[in-house]
Amino acid sequence: MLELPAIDFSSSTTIVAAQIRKAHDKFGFVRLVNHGVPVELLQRVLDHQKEFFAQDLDYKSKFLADSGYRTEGFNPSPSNVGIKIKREHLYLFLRPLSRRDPRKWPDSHKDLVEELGVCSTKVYEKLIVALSMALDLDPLYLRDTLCQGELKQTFCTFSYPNNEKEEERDEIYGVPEHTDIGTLVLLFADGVPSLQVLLEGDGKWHTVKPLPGSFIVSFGEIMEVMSNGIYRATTHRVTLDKCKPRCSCAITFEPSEKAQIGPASSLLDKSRHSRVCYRRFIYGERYKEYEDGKFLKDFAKS
Ligand SMILES: O=C(O)CCC(=O)C(=O)O
Ligand SMILES: [Fe+2]
Repeated sequence: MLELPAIDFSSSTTIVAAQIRKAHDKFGFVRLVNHGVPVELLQRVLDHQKEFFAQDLDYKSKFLADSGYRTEGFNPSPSNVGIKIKREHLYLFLRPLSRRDPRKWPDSHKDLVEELGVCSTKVYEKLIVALSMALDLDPLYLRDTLCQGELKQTFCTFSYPNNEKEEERDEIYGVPEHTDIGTLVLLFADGVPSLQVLLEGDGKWHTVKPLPGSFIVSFGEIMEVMSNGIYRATTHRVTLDKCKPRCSCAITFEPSEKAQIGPASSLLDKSRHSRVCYRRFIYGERYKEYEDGKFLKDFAKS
């Protein structure tokens, strides 16, 4: 199993930046430990999700999401898609508050998810500065370019069943292969090993070793573009464990719809590719196309 490089997030931002510089290239994902969000809060959030998903479908359907892509609320296992997917998920908009539909929030989630939202924003704020510093950019460059005064944050929790059938292992997924779209995702989960990353080095899928209480950082496509390919949006998927169901939570941070996305000009001769890999675009344009399944390389490669 793949042991992700762990970043001690209690260190100063400069030291965190140095750790990121060393670690991000290895597997794409990095792990944050000592991140300042109480581990007991993460555990409470996971326990709440398990209780929510264990309720009957009638109850969960009170919070049913409207049809469409990434709509707020409860989503039963999707049907009518090419790849078979088995999971339920609950998707809640944290920021800006104006996006939130309180009718889609189970009562038990209101205070707890709000608390998680506030604590995880502190992690984001330190991380986005460290990520700029690790690229030798102005420490506020990524934060200010992406945010435009409007931080978008969501909470998404997944409940995956187990699947005993060996013959279905390559047919049914919890989440099929994808890269994340936004700026970054903080993931936390119980101890069931089902998250896999595709490594560029050997072209194979590797299961990430779980470490409950830590966050996995998945860089979204937007970080790949802003860094001109230095940070990678890692291809990943979730399989179904043979014996155990799994519960995970993803806190996503996205740029403003208006944000101008493009490689930072000072990186153009420092990056892995030493040339501009991506054209400039407005985030809102990309969002629409991601929804339709268009790959970043077809959308924005220059
Ligand atoms: O459940 C997980 O560990 C990952 C979920 C995921 O890939 C996502 O939310 O984009
Ligand atoms: Fe993902």
